Amino acid sequence: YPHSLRNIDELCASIVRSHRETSQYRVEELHALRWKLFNREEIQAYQSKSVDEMWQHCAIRLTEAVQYVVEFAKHIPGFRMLSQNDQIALLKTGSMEVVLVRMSRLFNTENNTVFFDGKFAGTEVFKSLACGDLITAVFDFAHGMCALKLTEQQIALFSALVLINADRPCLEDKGRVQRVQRSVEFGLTHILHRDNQESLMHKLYQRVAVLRSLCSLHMEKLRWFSQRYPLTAHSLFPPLYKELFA
Ligand SMILES: COc1ccc2c(n1)CCN(C(C)=O)[C@H]2C(=O)Nc1ccc(OCc2ccccc2OC)cc1
Repeated sequence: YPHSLRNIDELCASIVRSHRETSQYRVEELHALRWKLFNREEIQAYQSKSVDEMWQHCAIRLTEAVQYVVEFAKHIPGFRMLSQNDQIALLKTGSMEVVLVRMSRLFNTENNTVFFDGKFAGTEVFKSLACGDLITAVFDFAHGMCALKLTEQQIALFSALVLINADRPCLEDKGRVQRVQRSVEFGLTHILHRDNQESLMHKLYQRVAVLRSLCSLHMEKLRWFSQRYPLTAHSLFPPLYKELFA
């Protein structure tokens, strides 16, 4: 339990503040955009990209989202007390999971579209990725998250819990990560109790299981892509994307 925080309210407040300060887009901003869709020509342009062009295009955009998650992690009380290697290990496996949790805030369930390149895109926009099952899984997960109608505070604590996971592979000091994880779990339980929504806890843990399989699908597709297009994957992807996912 990080000694620097006097109580659980302070822990929650600092995680919520960090989430707010590292959310690239405010929910209100995107709400205004949620019916700004791509027209036929724009969709045609994405669909006529080659597989490697579209993968590179998406990797560059997703890396923007990942950078904000790295900033978020750094402000989670106790994260910076962990060793550099453990911080990297947690980000390596957790950052895409947090991006996907946050992506649900930029998802419009009424028209099944997600924020992409300044507008809201349906699954057909990503056709040239040749990863229909990954995209379907990403959209289904976003639907599932939206169905829980989480508040920004609940998303902040849930994101921190997804990231601070002592069961991640190759941690140097599992015990220390466990202590930070326990304080974040305590924080999430605390705000769910305060919001009178304890029933959400087991639903959130079910979402974590779906998130795990979705991220391993992403890694599987990325491995397939890297073998088929080694040049793009090794020299044209953003360094952070390669560092964390390849
Ligand atoms: C925090 O939440 C968000 C959500 C969305 C965005 C952002 N932040 C900021 C950056 N951003 C911009 C600039 O468009 C948005 C974005 O990247 N959108 C987007 C990118 C790729 C998509 O599917 C392809 C795909 C999905 C999963 C894994 C691999 C994939 O392809 C290889 C779908 C949507």
